[in-house]
Amino acid sequence: MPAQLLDGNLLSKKLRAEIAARGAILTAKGTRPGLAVIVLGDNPASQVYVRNKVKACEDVGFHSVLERYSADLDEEALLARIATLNADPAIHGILVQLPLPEHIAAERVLEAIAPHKDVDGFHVANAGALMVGNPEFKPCTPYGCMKILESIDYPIRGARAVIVGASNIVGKPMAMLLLQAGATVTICNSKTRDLAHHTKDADILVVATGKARMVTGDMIKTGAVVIDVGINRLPDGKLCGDVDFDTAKYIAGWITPVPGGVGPMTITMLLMNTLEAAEKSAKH
Ligand SMILES: Nc1nc(=O)c2c([nH]1)NC[C@@H]1CN(c3ccc(C(=O)N[C@@H](CCC(=O)O)C(=O)O)cc3)C=[N+]21
Repeated sequence: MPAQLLDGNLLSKKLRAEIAARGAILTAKGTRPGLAVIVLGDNPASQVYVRNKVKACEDVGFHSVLERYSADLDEEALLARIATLNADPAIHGILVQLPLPEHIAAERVLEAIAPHKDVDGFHVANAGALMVGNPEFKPCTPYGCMKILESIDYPIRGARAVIVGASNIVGKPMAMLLLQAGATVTICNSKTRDLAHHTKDADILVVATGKARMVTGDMIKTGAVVIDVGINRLPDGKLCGDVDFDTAKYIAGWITPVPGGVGPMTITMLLMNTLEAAEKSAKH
């Protein structure tokens, strides 16, 4: 396999050790970083993810609270919980697990989180600040992808970066971070004509479409860095990415696996954002 594997578990381990050390210093000074995670309903995937987030907090010594509510919790009750957490000095980060049930206006909920506790980086104030270049928090998945590129000292300045997927939580913020790092950025979406023409031009290819194995080896430039954000569950229960790893690995120069690539980095950057939120609060 010519491509070098970009191991998100290994990089997470290193970063989480640094996060734990910085967290311990802060805790000793009287501010233990704290994250609140809210989840509605009993979607099994959401339950697994939120438990992983809380477990990750425990592993680095952070305080965490997991609040689980029934899927029919009304929006006003959820907003009231967020208001309480906004005012809670033991909580530095608030995460409301997405997707939310249909009867709840997700954007209203995300806008209710105090921007200085918005460790997901989903609040419009943080999205706007990211575009201007100084967000309070970078969204965790794109931030993790940048850390992956940093881990191999990839020369982003002047590189051609192509992002497949234009979501508010991955594609768009990913484009902003790469642009700020000096890449020439193309964002493709589900209507893009001749997708392969774009992807084959990419030195850095980030795929976040939610379509299992849609980017195949023949769509990749030889030697490219391929970052696969997708997490799809196959009928046999196994996970796979949005990139067809088995054909891509012979063409790419570097590639992230699924699982064990971007997923753990997303959680690591959530811890980083929570740490930074706590560090900022301790300065006031
Ligand atoms: N407000 C909010 N913030 C989020 O950050 C958020 C969210 N809602 N809703 C759902 C998605 C999904 N997400 C994942 C994070 C880590 C893994 C992860 O660690 N994956 C492991 C595998 C886990 C498994 O085995 O299922 C891996 O890729 O190696 C997966 C998915 C965060 N999300």
